[in-house]
Amino acid sequence: MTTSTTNRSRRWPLRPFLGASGSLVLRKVSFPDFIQTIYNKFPGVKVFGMFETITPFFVIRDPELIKQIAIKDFDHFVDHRPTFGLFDEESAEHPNALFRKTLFSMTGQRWKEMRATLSPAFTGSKMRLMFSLMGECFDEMIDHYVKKAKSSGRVEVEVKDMMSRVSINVIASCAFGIKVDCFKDQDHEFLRHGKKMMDFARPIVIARMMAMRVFPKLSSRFGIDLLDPEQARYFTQVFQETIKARESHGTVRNDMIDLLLQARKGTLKFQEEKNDQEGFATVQESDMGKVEVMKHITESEMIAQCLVFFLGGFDTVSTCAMFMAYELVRSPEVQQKLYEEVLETSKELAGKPLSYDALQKMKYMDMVVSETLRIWPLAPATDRLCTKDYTIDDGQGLKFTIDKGTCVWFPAAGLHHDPQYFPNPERFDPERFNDENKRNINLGAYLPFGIGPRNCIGSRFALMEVKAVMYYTLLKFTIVRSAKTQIPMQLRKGFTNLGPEKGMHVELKLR
Ligand code: HEM
Repeated sequence: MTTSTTNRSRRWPLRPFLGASGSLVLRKVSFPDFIQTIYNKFPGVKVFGMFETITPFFVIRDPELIKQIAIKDFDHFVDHRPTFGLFDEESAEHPNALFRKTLFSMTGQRWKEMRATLSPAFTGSKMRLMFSLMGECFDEMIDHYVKKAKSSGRVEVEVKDMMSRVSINVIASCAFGIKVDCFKDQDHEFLRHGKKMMDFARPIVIARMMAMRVFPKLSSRFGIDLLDPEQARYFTQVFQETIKARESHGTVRNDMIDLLLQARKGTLKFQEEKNDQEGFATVQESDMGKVEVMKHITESEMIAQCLVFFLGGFDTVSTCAMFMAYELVRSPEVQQKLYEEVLETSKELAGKPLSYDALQKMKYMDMVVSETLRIWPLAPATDRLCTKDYTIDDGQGLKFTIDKGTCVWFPAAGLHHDPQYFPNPERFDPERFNDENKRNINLGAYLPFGIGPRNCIGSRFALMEVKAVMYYTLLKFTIVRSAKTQIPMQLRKGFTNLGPEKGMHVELKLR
């Protein structure tokens, strides 16, 4: 095995607490650039080791080894590392420790049961029901911008803001059955709290993440969490009121709250579904997520799951749609081809609203979204914590033990830009995902939604929303470069969620 030990020992005395990730912690580089840089430092190597702050970890560069660790030998790598806080007995009862109770932060058996409890809520048939709740939100968005563009035929927008607003409206409706209109109410409290929660670059959040990583036990005893206590209180109150109202009125809306309430009663069952038209990037539920469980979900656990759907449905989806808009501005020929598909679909619908099935049939849309997620993986690296000593063995002479407690990284941003797996990787080329080419993609090297039993539970929801928002936008507008569009886009630096430093400004031109 080759490791970066030499580099590490040279740097170690200079940055005793930062390790190899110093440039990231000091906000000199963006997270994807950092991952690509370390990945490219060791070409031809399958695994290398580094220090991130004071934590040693291994970066797995080889797609086959990634599959081995994340799928076949998952039992040794069930958990995430404690950066965002982990659920444990100490924090279980702490009212502020809300993020720690989300599926993302759960560990071991508790995670397995919660995953199996929740996964039936994310199948294609549940998405189809939920899709009907989204349409109104997209209509409102389009009306808003059509009005603004009326006088000059165009309107300048900051795409992340536009997509965040519609995503909040969608998630409020699909998840909680709450009517929110962030276009009318520009400073809606959902949006305000959501933006604050996702601002990981705030010094207080960085300090909390450091504390959770370096002093995991102590920080859980004090209920230190990714979220501010104020936000934990706000969302707890909103969700408690929604759940109570739903239970007392007995209304059924087929939204996420309904599904969670069914999961709590044990009446939600996983349904095996065969769908050949699912988006290429969709990740499948492993057998672990399909077992029937009768897990008791406490109220605070349920509120925490609502929260993770809120964050997943709001920030990731809007960021993905923003990157897609950016690529469409840079490649007008791709935008034109996609518009033709949108128009054709709209004609076939003959005045009926867009349906889940019509969306699934849009092949070119799927190719463009898949390529956007390749160029811009929203999680530039995903991690796993080794929970039982593990001997890594590639059968070709690479053999060593990863000790319990050590972390591994799957460097999606490095793999997605490696010419070995994606020739001419900086080129935005949706044809990589056409019927003929997509068969050749190594699934261990394409990780937009992660891999294995711990993959993203919301991939169907995310793809459905990104595609739908693009459908509605392109039907009415051409997305064009404005004087304020920054090309190439400069990403925010540091260990923060992905996004442009100065926003993504474009013009929407009425068709
Ligand atoms: C484009 C949008 C999205 C992207 C790119 C994305 C990506 C990811 C990735 C990379 C992971 C980690 C997977 C791993 O470690 O192997 C993850 C986990 C997760 N995502 Fe997403 N996600 C998106 C949208 C969503 C949405 C809409 C939801 C919920 C409605 C969601 C809920 C979750 C949850 C709960 C987990 C933790 C799963 C577990 O630990 O079992 N995500 N996501």
